Amino acid sequence: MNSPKTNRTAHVYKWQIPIDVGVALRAKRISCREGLYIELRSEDRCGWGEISPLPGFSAESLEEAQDALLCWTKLWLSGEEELPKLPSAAFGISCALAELNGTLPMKADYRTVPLGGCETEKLVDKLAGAKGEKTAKVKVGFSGAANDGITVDTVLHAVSDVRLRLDANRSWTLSQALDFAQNIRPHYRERIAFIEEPCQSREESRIFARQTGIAIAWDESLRESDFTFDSSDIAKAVVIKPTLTGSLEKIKSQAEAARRLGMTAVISSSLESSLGLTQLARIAAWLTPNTIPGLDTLNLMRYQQIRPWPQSTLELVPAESLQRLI
Ligand SMILES: O=C(O)CCC(=O)C1=CC=C[C@@H](O)[C@@H]1C(=O)O
Ligand SMILES: [Mg+2]
Repeated sequence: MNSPKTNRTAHVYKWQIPIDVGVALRAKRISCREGLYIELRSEDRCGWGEISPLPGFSAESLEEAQDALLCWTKLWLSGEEELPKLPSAAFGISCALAELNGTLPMKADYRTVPLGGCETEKLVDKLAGAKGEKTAKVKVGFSGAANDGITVDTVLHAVSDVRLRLDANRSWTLSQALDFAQNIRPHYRERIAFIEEPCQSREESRIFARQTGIAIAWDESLRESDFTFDSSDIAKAVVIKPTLTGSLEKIKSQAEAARRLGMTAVISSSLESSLGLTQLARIAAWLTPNTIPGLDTLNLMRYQQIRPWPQSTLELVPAESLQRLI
């Protein structure tokens, strides 16, 4: 059901949250996460969305997203609906519209895959003590490919029921990626659920997967204009980052394309605030119900905003404390 074109009101908020990105971001060291919220009201219904382009990953700047958002808001107030093109704006606005129209289900998947760096002792301690399904995401590509391979092998050996998602963010040449694999005993490799983007090019990553038997996943590739879902692709998974992708409709069509090909689709954070993260947990429960999403980024932030993540002890800042642009 679409909201009526009359009796519409809208607010736009601008915010900043201090953040310690740790290993989560590679080249871009930001100390403050910035973004916008849109709040739409029509009759007695309300919808919120987060628009927070991620520096170093989003093509658009916050200023560009803000211009697009303010322009769209004016049009919506006069009865228009068409979404802007910029991915972060299209995503946040489509979430707000979906909440307003009751089409974003409330059920959420608040499980997360703990995210960390490639440090053997820390990882083994954390995983050995974990209860239930033991999956962790480890960023590799910081300390030499062979070293990373040794660490991954040690963790897989020490914690016999762990499954790892790895992420190299295209930091290796094919030869470095093969050095990494060389240090992981072949019978442990099947417990690597996937490694995201091991090599600088997709073709090299495919060769890596064929030669090593290690599953690969597309993350950055998914957002490149020449990417297509292809049944002959060796990749086992795709990582969908909604803030970098666009509207809910586009996210849904990517998740469906992956499912049709038997690929795992993982909904993943672009370091959104708690408001955006809780919506991603709902999107994951809705579109990728059998896969734990990659949303372990809230604790990088100093506080939460507007909506809390269950069990988080971080302070919650209400909407009234934020800067309102309109
Ligand atoms: O996917 C996850 O489990 C958590 C989010 C995450 O790993 C990332 C978020 C944003 C930027 C990145 O460096 C990184 C990634 O590349 O996937
Ligand atoms: Mg990635």
